[in-house]
Amino acid sequence: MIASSAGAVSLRRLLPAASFIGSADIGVSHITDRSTDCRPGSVFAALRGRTVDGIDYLDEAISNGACGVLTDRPITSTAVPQCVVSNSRIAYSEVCRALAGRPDQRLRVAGVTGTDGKTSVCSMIRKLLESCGQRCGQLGTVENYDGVCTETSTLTTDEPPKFWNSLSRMTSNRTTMAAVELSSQALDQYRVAGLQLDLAVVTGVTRDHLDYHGTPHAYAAAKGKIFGLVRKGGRAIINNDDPGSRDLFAKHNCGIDAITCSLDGPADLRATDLTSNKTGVRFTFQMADFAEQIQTELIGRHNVMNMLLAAAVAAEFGLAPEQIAAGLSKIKSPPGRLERIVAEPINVFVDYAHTPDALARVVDELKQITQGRLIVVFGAGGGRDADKRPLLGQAASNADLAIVTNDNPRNEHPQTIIEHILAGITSTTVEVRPDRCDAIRLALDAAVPGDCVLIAGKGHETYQEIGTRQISHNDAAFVRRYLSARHPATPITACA
Ligand SMILES: CC(=O)N[C@H]1[C@@H](OP(=O)(O)OP(=O)(O)OC[C@H]2O[C@@H](n3ccc(=O)[nH]c3=O)[C@H](O)[C@@H]2O)O[C@H](CO)[C@@H](O)[C@@H]1O[C@H](C)C(=O)N[C@@H](C)C(=O)N[C@H](CCC(=O)O)C(=O)O
Ligand SMILES: Nc1ncnc2c1ncn2[C@@H]1O[C@H](COP(=O)(O)OP(=O)(O)OP(=O)(O)O)[C@@H](O)[C@H]1O
Repeated sequence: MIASSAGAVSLRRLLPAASFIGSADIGVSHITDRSTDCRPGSVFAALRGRTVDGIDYLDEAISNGACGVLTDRPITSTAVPQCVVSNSRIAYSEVCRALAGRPDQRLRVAGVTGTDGKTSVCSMIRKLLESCGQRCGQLGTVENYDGVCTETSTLTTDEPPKFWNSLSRMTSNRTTMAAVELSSQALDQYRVAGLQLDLAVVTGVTRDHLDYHGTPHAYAAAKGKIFGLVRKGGRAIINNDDPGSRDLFAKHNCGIDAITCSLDGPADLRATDLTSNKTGVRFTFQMADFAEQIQTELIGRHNVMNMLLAAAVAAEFGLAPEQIAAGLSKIKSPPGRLERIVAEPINVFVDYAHTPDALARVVDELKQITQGRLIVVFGAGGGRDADKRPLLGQAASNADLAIVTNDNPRNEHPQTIIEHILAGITSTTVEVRPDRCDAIRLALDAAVPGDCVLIAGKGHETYQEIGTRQISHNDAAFVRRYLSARHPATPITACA
């Protein structure tokens, strides 16, 4: 729900194309799409859902006090005033934006979309800006930061009331910049309609969420909507090494210019002479005439690309290349993104790779810097895109030992998910341990000095969804607990 502190907003003025039934105008000071959240004076936004239709809850909304309805078709069975629009989701976000005082007009906003890398890039943008004393809000999967307070997130991109309230709090906290993750579902559902972006960043477009979008084409079309949010004079920032990103920009760019980033070829921002080793990556950061060598503790070429994308945003937001280079070398991984839990004598990483492309990349990167064997522990979520499960199995096949386990089985039978994954494993030695703690124990016990253990899929998450229950579990915390209890005399010490 969202309530205005600045008085009622006229829907007739805000939505000039709308038609009205039962009243010449509706004044809104509080709007919600949840019938249960309505209170005296609320306007109820009746949204068509995938499971139910909001209109079916109008009576409940009215009995809770709703005195107007925002709808995409006239409703014959009600006496409350109606505001009829062509797309109630777009109108709902625009009303929430107005009630929040159009905070995007007082912020420089970078929106980040892509199959993988949204959280990493937003976190890097914030860290780069903070390294120069700037305050930057951040909204996304792991946390929402309004410039002063951090709260744990529930969605990657919140629904309109919460999204617009968060931006509004940033402006109240004198934050002038924001990095926001935009999921394909949110773009498809117009959760941020009306948002004016200065920069639209695309990290990469591969495969995910086909359970929701149905086809790769529909998935890409949803992501492509990000360019339609860019304000006049704004730009796109593109991972030029990724065919999916280039294609997305070519098809949906809405006439805006792009800043390109590349590790492999010509681009506006480049990382050249890249070498990976056990402690991180070294590369030369190039931007126009500026070039400087960077040593980062982050692992993987994908993280170097994430840094370039974040650097491009920081440059557009006013940082000098020298400031960006200094900030880049200090960046640490966000929680659960190739986070190193143990460094010696085995390496243990926790990573959020849960798409086939991300898992294949991470396995490949770690393989290159591991002297001994690479052991990977992973599973796949239930109730989501089942077709990606064998692809995850295939992605892990480059490891020396794959331990297949539960991720979030949700309401599916865990064994069925495991069978789907196993069908894709083409080589490597495989073990199955449905219990995630058992699987991690097996990996840590099997590892000898020089080996690397990758625990993939859950990253920062603090619970597993098994059936309808949420069971407390965090991969990194479990590794630390197990190693400290296992052999008190062992030289294996978890990183702080
Ligand atoms: C699959 C999906 O995205 N669903 C979103 C969608 O729900 P829906 O279409 O099924 O809505 P519905 O439940 O049928 O209800 C329709 C309308 O009736 C209303 N209603 C319903 C019941 C009732 O008693 N009273 C009532 O008023 C609902 O509030 C809603 O407005 O529209 C709803 C209203 O906007 C969203 O809350 C809901 O997101 C839910 C919370 C969700 O879990 N979404 C996930 C999948 C998601 O968006 N994830 C992405 C990406 C994550 C990633 O990158 O991995 C994210 O951005 O987090
Ligand atoms: N640029 C990238 N290209 C490919 N894979 C990446 C990239 N950046 C990160 N990854 C992989 O994807 C995983 C998730 O990263 P991150 O959380 O930044 O992505 P995300 O898009 O925010 O994911 P989600 O939307 O599911 O929260 C990482 O742990 C890593 O394995």
